[in-house]
Amino acid sequence: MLTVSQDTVTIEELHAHLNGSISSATMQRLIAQKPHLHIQHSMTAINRGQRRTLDECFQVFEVIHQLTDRVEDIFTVTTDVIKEFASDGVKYLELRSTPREEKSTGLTKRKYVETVLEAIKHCKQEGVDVEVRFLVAIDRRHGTEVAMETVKMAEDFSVSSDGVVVGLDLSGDPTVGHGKDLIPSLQRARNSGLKLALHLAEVPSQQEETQLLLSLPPDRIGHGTFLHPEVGGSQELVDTVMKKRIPLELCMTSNIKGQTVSSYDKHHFLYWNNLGHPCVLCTDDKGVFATELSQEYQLAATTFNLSTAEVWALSEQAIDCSFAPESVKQDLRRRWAQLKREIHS
Ligand SMILES: CC(C)=CCNc1ncnc2c1ncn2[C@@H]1O[C@H](COP(=O)(O)O)[C@@H](O)[C@H]1O
Ligand SMILES: [Zn+2]
Repeated sequence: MLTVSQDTVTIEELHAHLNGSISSATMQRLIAQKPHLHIQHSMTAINRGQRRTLDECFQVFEVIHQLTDRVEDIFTVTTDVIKEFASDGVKYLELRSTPREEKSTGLTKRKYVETVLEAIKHCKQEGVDVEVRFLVAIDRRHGTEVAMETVKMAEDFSVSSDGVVVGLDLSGDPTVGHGKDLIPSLQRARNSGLKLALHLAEVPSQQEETQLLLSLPPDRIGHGTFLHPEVGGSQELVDTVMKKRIPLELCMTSNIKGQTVSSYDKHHFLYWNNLGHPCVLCTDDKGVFATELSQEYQLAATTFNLSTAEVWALSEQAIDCSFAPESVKQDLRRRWAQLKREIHS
């Protein structure tokens, strides 16, 4: 079996929340800069063998947000996260983040996005070997008005960012709010050509909301843990996802540590991959869940006994699922083939 390590198959990361992806090295620096907050590193990450309830996981983000409340923090974490993914072998990264306003530091939502975009540009100018795109995130807890405001902002940036802003993410505590309130904003985003990556069926018993959001349809699904009948979803949901061939972004460590999946071997990767449905392995929050993309590929390979060819096929398929323009996809396919030749020669 293939040993997944640096510069191998981990060429595409499509599901990474900026503030959840901050490494422990960067986090230690942020903590040291703000001693008055009395934050310890154990409050911002869930380490090996530890598990938390979904609620506790979301509290972790609140702690992290206190550490990233200034323009310079957003710039630092964005550049660090990009460089870390690049050194794990990632050649194409779709980052997502929720624009935040911080009255105490003067940070505005627009400035937030501008800073992320500046950091992306800075990495490119420095020659960091990874193409980066950005999804503006809607936090479902913030309701209809904020969602619409976020879509309008994403529309503006998709025009002014030279193609870096490619779409929207819907995330936030899945137990709060209802997808139906967000349909008009998401519909508008679609009509203006923005791509949609939606967290869907991340927790049980959301069939009605899931069916509604699927009717948009989204361009990719985050998690989709409870879509299939065996876990309380339905065949109808599975059929819709398959018919529309909507790729799933799967984050194994995140689901185990957040306890929505009971053990690695029960992860829904198995169900969907057996159906031949496009599945993309992702990290979700590599900082919070103490993982890396290469580790996620290794986990899938060992848990499901995947052959080397199967692992390569997974990373090749991820290229098709990205929101990059065709020219970028072509380039990635060429690099994928080159890496494969180098590694197996
Ligand atoms: C709790 C848990 C198991 C997390 C993994 N699953 C997730 N589900 C929904 N939203 C998420 C998840 N992980 C991160 N986020 C979103 O991403 C935010 C952090 O990144 P950012 O501030 O948008 O840059 C969180 O506040 C939350 O809105
Ligand atoms: Zn996520």
